[in-house]
Amino acid sequence: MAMIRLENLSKHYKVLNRSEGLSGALKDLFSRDYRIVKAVSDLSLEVNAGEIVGFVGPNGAGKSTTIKMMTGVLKPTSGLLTVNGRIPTKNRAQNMQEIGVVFGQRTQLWWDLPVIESFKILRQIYRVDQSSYNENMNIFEELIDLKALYSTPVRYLSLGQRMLCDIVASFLHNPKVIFLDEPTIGLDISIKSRIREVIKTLNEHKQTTIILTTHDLSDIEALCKRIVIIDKGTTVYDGSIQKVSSMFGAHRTLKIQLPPAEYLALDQLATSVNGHFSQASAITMEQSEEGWIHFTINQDEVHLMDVLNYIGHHYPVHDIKIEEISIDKIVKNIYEGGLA
Ligand SMILES: Nc1ncnc2c1ncn2[C@@H]1O[C@H](COP(=O)(O)OP(=O)(O)OP(=O)(O)O)[C@@H](O)[C@H]1O
Repeated sequence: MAMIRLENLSKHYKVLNRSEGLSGALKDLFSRDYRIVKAVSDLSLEVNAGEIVGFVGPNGAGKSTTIKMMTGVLKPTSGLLTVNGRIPTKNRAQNMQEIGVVFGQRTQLWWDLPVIESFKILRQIYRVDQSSYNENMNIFEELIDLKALYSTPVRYLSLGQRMLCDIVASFLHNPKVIFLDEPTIGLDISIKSRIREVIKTLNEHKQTTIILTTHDLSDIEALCKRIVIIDKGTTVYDGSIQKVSSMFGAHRTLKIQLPPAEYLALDQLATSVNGHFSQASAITMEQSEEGWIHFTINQDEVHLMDVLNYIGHHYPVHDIKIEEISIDKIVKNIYEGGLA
């Protein structure tokens, strides 16, 4: 049985077209000038029990709206949605008992209380019986040495420690489904891998279905077999992460900042880079704000270091950053037939 089922699910927001100025604000009080924003359009998806699915898309793709519908916070405009066989908005109390939610940017723990007190409160809220509570606390203890953090108020935890506590806390009431939203955002690589390990172990141990939203593709590579990519409210890819990794795993984004005096030389830079490397199609260039230029480089064909050396040799580079390929770029490539 599918744990989560979406069939032609849509969510449209009605947004007032705002007028400018004070008179505009007054006019808006009586205005009926609305437009419809189709945040989610005819989205169909089935997730099986125990699966971890990476749910990604560019900004504004409709991820949060979909998650809000799955958690029962928002009512769909049309279509069918069930989580564990239930319509999330119909019985919200029961639904909340069966799901867990973790937001990388916020905590569900009590800021001023020692960690253990938050766990005790969650135990009361979700009415977890003493033996499951003890059993889970033992598992968590093994995974993250919780005892060392017991008496620390949440606000004194590092971001990584807090995230680990938030994640295990979301498993405390043995939910069937957990929604993880950017669980490794802002964390360094060593704590990221601990967090992934904890998620993986708990998923295997408890067979919890997990929907993972992240902008970090390596989170998905580490945790998911399946990735669902959405854009403009609908699915553009639903399949194996391996395929996505083999297509884009070698791509890197090289970001270069030139000093203001060089901003005008961008066209020249593009021509010069394309002219120098014979495999020019492996490099795409895009101008960003404040003199930053983004190169997406397929390292199977051109080494990033060669591009960097070449640019450094000819232009006064101010600053550089190297990142994985962005989800936006992957979506762009999909539209251009990249994953067909
Ligand atoms: N309450 C709202 N009222 C009107 N429009 C909304 C509302 N919430 C979201 N939208 C619009 O719906 C679309 C989808 O937004 P949503 O937040 O679901 O995307 P997202 O994929 O989660 O984006 P992000 O990664 O930036 O959080 C966007 O165009 C957004 O502006």
